[in-house]
Amino acid sequence: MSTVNKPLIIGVSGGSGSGKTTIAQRLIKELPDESIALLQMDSYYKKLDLPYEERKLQNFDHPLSFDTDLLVADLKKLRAFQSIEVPIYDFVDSNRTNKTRHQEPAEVIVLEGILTLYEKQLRDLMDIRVFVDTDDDIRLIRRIKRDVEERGYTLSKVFDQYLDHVRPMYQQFIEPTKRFANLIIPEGGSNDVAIDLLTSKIKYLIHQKWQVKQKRD
Ligand SMILES: Nc1ncnc2c1ncn2[C@@H]1O[C@H](COP(=O)(O)OP(=O)(O)O)[C@@H](O)[C@H]1O
Ligand SMILES: Nc1ccn([C@@H]2O[C@H](COP(=O)(O)O)[C@@H](O)[C@H]2O)c(=O)n1
Repeated sequence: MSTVNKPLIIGVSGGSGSGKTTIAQRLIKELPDESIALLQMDSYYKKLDLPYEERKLQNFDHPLSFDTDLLVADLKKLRAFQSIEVPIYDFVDSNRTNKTRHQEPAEVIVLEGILTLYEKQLRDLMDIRVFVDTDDDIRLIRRIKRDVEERGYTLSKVFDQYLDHVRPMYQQFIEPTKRFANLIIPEGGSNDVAIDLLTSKIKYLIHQKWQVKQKRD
C-alpha cells in the first residue's frame, strides 16, 4: 500500500508522568481540521487472571505486561482504514474490563504510551516517533499526585511501586528507546515550540499526501 493510501501514524513515548497524554491532546487541539484518532497503549494491558491483591503487585512497566500482538493488529487495521474495538482498562481494579470502545479510522493516528517505541513492529508502522523527556523528580511528583488523587493508591504503595518497578523499568526499557525518536521533547506539554514544530510537520505531511493524491487522481 502506498503512503498516500494510509494514515499518518505518530508514536509518542516517554516515562510515566512525562506529559505524553498532554502532548497528544494538544496535537488534537492544534489540528482541529484533521481527523485524528488517539490510541493509548495503556488500553492494551493484558487481562490478568489473578486475585486483586496479586494483580496490584504486578510489574506494569515491563514490556510483557502489554498485549503487543493485539496493539500491532489494531494499529495495522487503523492503517488500512478499518475500525477497531479498543479494550477499556480499569486502573483502580488493575485489570482489563470486558468492555471496549469503538474507534473509527482517521487520517492521523496518535499512539501514546510508555513503551510505544520499544517494539520494532510498532516503530515500523510510525511516520513520526516522539520521546517526551521530563526529569525524573518532576515525573515522580506528578505520579504521586495522580495515583493518590485519581487511583486511590496510598503514598507507601506509590513509593514501593516506583522503586520496585517504575524506576528500574524506565532505566532498562523506556529511556533506551529515546534513540529511536525523531524528536525529543524536553518538558512535555508546556514546550510550545516543540508542539508548533510537530503540528507544522504533520500539516506538511498531510498536504504532501493530498497533493500526490490530486496528481494521481
Ligand atoms: N508541562 C506541564 N506542567 C505542569 N503539569 C503538567 C505538564 N505536563 C503534564 N502535566 C500534568 O502532569 C500529569 C501527567 O501528565 P500526562 O500528560 O498525563 O503524562 P503521561 O501521559 O506521560 O503519564 C497530569 O496531571 C498533567 O496535567
Ligand atoms: N494497573 C496499573 C497499570 C499501570 N500502572 C502504571 O501506569 C503507568 C503508565 O501510564 P502513564 O499514563 O503514567 O504513562 C505505568 O508506569 C504503570 O506503572 C499502574 O500503576 N497500575
